[in-house]
Amino acid sequence: MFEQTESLTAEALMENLEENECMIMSQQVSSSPFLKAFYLKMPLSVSSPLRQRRHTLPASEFRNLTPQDAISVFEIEREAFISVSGECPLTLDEVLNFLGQCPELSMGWFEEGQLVGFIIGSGWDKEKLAQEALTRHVPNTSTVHIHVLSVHRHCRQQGKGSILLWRYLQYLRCIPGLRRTLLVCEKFLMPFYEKAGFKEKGPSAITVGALRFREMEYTLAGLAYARRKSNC
Ligand SMILES: CC(=O)SCCNC(=O)CCNC(=O)[C@H](O)C(C)(C)COP(=O)(O)OP(=O)(O)OC[C@H]1O[C@@H](n2cnc3c(N)ncnc32)[C@H](O)[C@@H]1OP(=O)(O)O
Repeated sequence: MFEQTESLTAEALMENLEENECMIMSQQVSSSPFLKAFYLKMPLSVSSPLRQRRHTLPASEFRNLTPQDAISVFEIEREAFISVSGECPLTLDEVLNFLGQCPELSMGWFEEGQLVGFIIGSGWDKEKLAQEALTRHVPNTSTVHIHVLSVHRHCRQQGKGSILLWRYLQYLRCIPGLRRTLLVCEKFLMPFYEKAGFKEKGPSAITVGALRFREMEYTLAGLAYARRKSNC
């Protein structure tokens, strides 16, 4: 899985990005060794040539991201954050880094092969998030730090962010040893995360430029009943 990763550099990816942004939205779907892809709805099974073509890509698929997805991820992230605040949670190098180190803590939502939303997480080992958590993956810990959740601008306010987050949390519950997830967000996004079951932990020590954040926590453990009821 990672053989190709070594040849990918942020510089090469940026060149591709600038040369042909359309490429971002036409990537192929591949399966991941970590998260078995699952589909919201089956492709149409009607026999017109146009419809037959649709069989080649799943209508809707959730899967772990790979370093090959980094450019699609970064394009969504760049639009979502840089244009708004001038700051991005993860640089392209950091996206590549986390998708190389802990792809099993990421999830992408693809519709007919196009990335419409994603979450990137990594491991963390302290009670609260600290500045170094922004760039560090601590393996084999019980806490997942959600670095970024973002939905393509054309797909926002349709419930996709909430669904993706819910799927991700369900998926994390099925990974043995994980107990909680932490994230930081600006105050105006707290209701979004509270609706998903996160609780506020107070102001975060993390700052990015002039931006200040609240820390939010979601407990994964202690849900044995839910786990028994699910397909974990
Ligand atoms: C850890 C982090 O990554 S924090 C940063 C989160 N990501 C971003 O800010 C990137 C840009 N924004 C996005 O990608 C999306 O708007 C997301 C991920 C925040 C939400 O995804 P969506 O698919 O738009 O959300 P969804 O349709 O499921 O839910 C909408 C709810 O989100 C909340 N919400 C979404 N964007 C905003 C916003 N800019 N300001 C305030 N509330 C917002 C509202 O509570 C809204 O609730 P409502 O329907 O009652 O109005």
